[in-house]
Amino acid sequence: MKRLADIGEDALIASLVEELGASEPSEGLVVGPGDDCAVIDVGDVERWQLLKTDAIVEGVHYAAATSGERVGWKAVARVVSDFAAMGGTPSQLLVTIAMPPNRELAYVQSIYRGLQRCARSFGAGICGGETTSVPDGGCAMISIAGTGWVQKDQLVLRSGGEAGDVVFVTGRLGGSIQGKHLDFTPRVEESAWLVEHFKPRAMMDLSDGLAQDLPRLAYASGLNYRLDHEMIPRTAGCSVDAALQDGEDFELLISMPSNKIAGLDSAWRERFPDLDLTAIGSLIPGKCSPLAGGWEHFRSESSEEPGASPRG
Ligand SMILES: Nc1ncnc2c1ncn2[C@@H]1O[C@H](COP(=O)(O)OP(=O)(O)O)[C@@H](O)[C@H]1O
Ligand SMILES: Cc1ncc(C[n+]2csc(CCOP(=O)(O)OP(=O)(O)O)c2C)c(N)n1
Ligand SMILES: [Mg+2]
Repeated sequence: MKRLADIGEDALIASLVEELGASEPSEGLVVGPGDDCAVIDVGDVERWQLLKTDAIVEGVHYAAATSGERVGWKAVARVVSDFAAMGGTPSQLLVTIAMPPNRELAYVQSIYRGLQRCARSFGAGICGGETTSVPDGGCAMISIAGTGWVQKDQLVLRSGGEAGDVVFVTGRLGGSIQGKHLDFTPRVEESAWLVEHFKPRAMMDLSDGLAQDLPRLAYASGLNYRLDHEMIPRTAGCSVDAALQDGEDFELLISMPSNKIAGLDSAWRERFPDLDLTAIGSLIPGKCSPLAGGWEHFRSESSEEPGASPRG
């Protein structure tokens, strides 16, 4: 009998989403599973609504000894990063916490301080949630569901890339486990500036490592990619492999038409002097090739080739 570790996360989601595909499309659905957020037409003339849900689990996404404030920040920042990846901003958030009964009250309260600090920083509000338990000895879990907005003419999907586009990445990659995975700043301002001034064709945030996420963007766009490994901007002390595979960079991966990037470099440096924007390759015609490594929930070392079916 097949288990999740045999097929990995991508194949699991693909099989679940295939089942969904058989049902009637719901009213107002513009973009369903496969992108950083779902996109909904709620009748607003200028904007689409964005929907996202995302969970973090003790022992998987953060060590049990991590301060509650940092855990809370991370839980909200991950969702905010997904809104930014669509060219949008967060609005209302719902918080689900599942805690073992022996957890200290003060710890859970400190998670809430972190949640709120991050939500406020990005103009989002916490409008409710759900509180439940896991058995004593079980792992805590925090899940954030949220709504956001994007101007219709500023929506950027993973699937919009075209052959010849130049692929850029913000910031530096690798080594997030040293602390950045808890304290990162979602690239909301950068995304807003890009969609206003340079209109990316495709965009996503990097959570599972460039090795997983670049093939996903290319695959969603029906293309292959060329990657210049030497150009990948690395966190100090990180190897190219670490930059490709560590994951949780929460930077933006962007494809831009090559004839629209004149002036991007200097305008970016003027607007964001402390953050790199680096061209690392391009989108090219052809069948998307997987890259080895990166993060996949469930996948065991012994299972089939990593990244063999980039989901889109
Ligand atoms: N259990 C699920 N049922 C339906 N869709 C899912 C499920 N899990 C993930 N997805 C969809 O698959 C895509 C990839 O998920 P995920 O890797 O969590 O996205 P991200 O890296 O942007 O957080 C998303 O569009 C998400 O909505
Ligand atoms: C204790 C601990 N172990 C390992 C990691 C590294 N890690 C955990 S999940 C993950 C990938 C991103 O998580 P995922 O749930 O796949 O994010 P999504 O793609 O859904 O945004 C990484 C690199 C960590 N942050 N903490
Ligand atoms: Mg996920």
